Amino acid sequence: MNIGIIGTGSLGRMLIEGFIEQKICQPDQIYISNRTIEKMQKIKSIYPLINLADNNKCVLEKADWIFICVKPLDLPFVFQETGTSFPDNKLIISTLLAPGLEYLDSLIKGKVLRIYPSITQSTGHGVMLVAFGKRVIETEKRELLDCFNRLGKAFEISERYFRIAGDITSCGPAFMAYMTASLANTAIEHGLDKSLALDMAGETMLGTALLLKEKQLSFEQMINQVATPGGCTAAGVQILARDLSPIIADLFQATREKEKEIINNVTESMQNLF
Ligand SMILES: NC(=O)C1=CN([C@@H]2O[C@H](COP(=O)(O)OP(=O)(O)OC[C@H]3O[C@@H](n4cnc5c(N)ncnc54)[C@H](OP(=O)(O)O)[C@@H]3O)[C@@H](O)[C@H]2O)C=CC1
Ligand SMILES: O=C(O)[C@@H]1CCC=N1
Repeated sequence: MNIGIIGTGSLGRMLIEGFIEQKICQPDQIYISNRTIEKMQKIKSIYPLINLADNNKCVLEKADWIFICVKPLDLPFVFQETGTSFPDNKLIISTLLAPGLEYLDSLIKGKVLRIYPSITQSTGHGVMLVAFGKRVIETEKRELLDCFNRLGKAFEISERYFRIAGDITSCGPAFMAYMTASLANTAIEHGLDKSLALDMAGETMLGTALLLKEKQLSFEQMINQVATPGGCTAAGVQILARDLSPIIADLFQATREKEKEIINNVTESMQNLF
């Protein structure tokens, strides 16, 4: 089976690394294309056997599973080039937050699904949300889910929940990194050396994740084990309990509004082209 990646930005690159590092396929089974050629050449310098396609159409011809990893407003240009009619043995896999499956299923003659991956999955950990279009059959679903589960955990859910779940899983790594960096930055303001603070923050984030995973601690157990009764962690947690909720509520609202804006813009630009 050959894998195609259209768009080798952050996410396309993560998928390439994940497929190769988790031994889902060999580099010579992957065909990639990107608007800016230099970006693909960098990937080829790491994986010399990977295939650089001359254009997106070549990826469609060579690959069986084709992951589209461009930004939503670039999608119309991809379909303008490749057309929207694909043979039944190809699976078109959109990583985009818009358009939705109903639109894709009506536009594309062929099999389509949506995934919402996480940048962390090149490590074999992280969450991929999955929703299948109506023409994907059961054996294909199983094969896809088996593959995605080797890149962390795949959750087949209604795409209606992609936004709120995605705030934890796909946007989450950025949000968690921001919050951890904020701890480090404040420590720097209080006089700790910058590289020490950042190193400490990263190591602590990794240790926290491993403890949750390997010892199966719940978040609550983790907090309770750290927060010695009457100690300083408990004092800090009280501040978070008092002040964090409205900030997180604003964050969910902001991602939802941005998603709506992107959906409207992409729908309009698709309608202008098709
Ligand atoms: N980053 C993430 O963690 C996640 C991203 N996604 C989704 O994945 C998609 C990609 O996101 P991300 O990787 O962050 O974005 P990037 O901007 O990093 O990557 C997009 C890539 O698409 C390329 N591209 C644009 N137009 C074309 C075209 N016509 N043909 C071929 N390649 C093209 C761009 O090329 P160029 O080098 O010229 O800019 C760029 O490398 C988005 O739709 C996003 O919503 C979903 C979940 C998580
Ligand atoms: O920021 C974005 O829009 C994409 C989707 C989730 C992560 N990156």
